[in-house]
Amino acid sequence: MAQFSFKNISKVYFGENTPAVNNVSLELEEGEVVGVIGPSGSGKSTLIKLIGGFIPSDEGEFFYENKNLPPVEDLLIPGFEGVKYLRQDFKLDPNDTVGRRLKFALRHYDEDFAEERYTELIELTQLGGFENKLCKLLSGGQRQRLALAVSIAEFPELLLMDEPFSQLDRGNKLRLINALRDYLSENNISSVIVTHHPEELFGLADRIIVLREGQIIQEGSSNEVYFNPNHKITAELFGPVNWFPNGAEKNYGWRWEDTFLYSSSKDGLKEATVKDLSFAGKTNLYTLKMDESILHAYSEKKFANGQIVWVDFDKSKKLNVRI
Ligand SMILES: Nc1ncnc2c1ncn2[C@@H]1O[C@H](COP(=O)(O)OP(=O)(O)OP(=O)(O)O)[C@@H](O)[C@H]1O
Repeated sequence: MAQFSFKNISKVYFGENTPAVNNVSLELEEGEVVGVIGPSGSGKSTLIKLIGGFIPSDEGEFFYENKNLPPVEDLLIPGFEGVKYLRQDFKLDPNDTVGRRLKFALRHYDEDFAEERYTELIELTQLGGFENKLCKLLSGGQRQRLALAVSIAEFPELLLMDEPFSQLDRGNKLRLINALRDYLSENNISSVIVTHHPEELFGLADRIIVLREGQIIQEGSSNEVYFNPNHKITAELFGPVNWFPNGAEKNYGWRWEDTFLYSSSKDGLKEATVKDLSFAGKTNLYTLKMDESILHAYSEKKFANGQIVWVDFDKSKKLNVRI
């Protein structure tokens, strides 16, 4: 039995003609983490607000363990009690300290348990050393980590996160994602996370749903949506692709990282000319002209501008999509 299920939800904002969310259904098993990704304006934030009961839907039904949840308008405080919503502009009292705010979130527990949780959460969100700092003096990333600690302090039944790591540097983000994944799974907390960054979903989500113009266009594991995107839009959400036409409504192609360059000719490979190169860390990013197409590829090899190279693609990673 699904823990939460949302059936045929739609939302048209006041004064708008097109729905921000259009007939979306979603089920969440207990402890499942679902990632929502999609182009800007595709309805991700609206969907998470509808799920959390923070805005009313025009249509749709909401179930918790098969029991119908009342419409948002009927609740004094919007939202279901066990739902925590972590959003980018999470409200923190500027004159509270980190420690006080977190202890306040733990006030319902007995002293020993609250202390244990406090230490655990400070460690998880790497806020040790900042406990006495005022919220107004925290950096964006520190605020975001405190907001996360507060959101999970009381073991929510459903944790909704909208771009929860947007202020964190990559190293901190990846460490936090790993720790959070273990935490959610150990405590069987269901979660929906909205983000523009696939690496955040790959690290956390059991299932990814792809939204476009308010509708789900694909749903699957990280592996499925990354390797078998059904639409050009889905493919490009996970990184750039070298595309080739395949009839009027289709493209085939390979991701930039599945495109390889050689300095000498090999059987069956096509020639291309290096048009530009830029530093990309471990590799260089090359821009190439092959026939009439412009391609891109990463390579650790050094090629010069104007040099002729030979291009190969990882055949097993070929993408076939609708456009
Ligand atoms: N309060 C509102 N009133 C009217 N239209 C809105 C409102 N909030 C969002 N929209 C519109 O609804 C659509 C979906 O917006 P939403 O914020 O859910 O998208 P998103 O996928 O989260 O976008 P982004 O990735 O840019 O944050 C957009 O066209 C947006 O302009």
